[in-house]
Amino acid sequence: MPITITQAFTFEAAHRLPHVPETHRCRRLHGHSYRVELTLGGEVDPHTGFVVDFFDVEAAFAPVLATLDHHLLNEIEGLDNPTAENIALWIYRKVSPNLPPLQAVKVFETPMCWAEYRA
Ligand SMILES: Nc1nc2c(c(=O)[nH]1)N=C([C@H](O)[C@H](O)COP(=O)(O)OP(=O)(O)OP(=O)(O)O)CN2
Ligand SMILES: [Zn+2]
Repeated sequence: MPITITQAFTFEAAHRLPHVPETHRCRRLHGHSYRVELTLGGEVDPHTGFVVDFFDVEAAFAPVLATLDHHLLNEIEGLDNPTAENIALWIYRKVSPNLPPLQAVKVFETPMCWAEYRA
């Protein structure tokens, strides 16, 4: 029976949104405490009881997290317009080759606002 697992991570970063109107406050440089949720799906291994070991998810995401944490997101290749939507898609593209059961990436800018990319 297929089941999903989700692991959450946080990072701090600055950004500005270059394509919003000049009067929009998010055009100015500001920061967020981002939360990322990675959801993976698959069959439960009958021996381990895991879909994927959370430690393996952590290891696969670590280099991507290091690229984001305490950086200006606009300076990262592919993130010149770092909306929550674009960050979610960017993370999926970076992580999924090393973590094929990845099904969805959620990026929270605040506890109340997030974007989700589902493969
Ligand atoms: N669809 C999207 N809309 C907006 C995005 C986005 O990524 N996708 N991003 C922003 C800005 O990044 C903005 O900084 C949002 O954060 P913030 O102003 O901090 O959020 P709140 O308005 O909820 O915070 P309060 O200060 O508590 O009101 C805007 N839109
Ligand atoms: Zn913002």
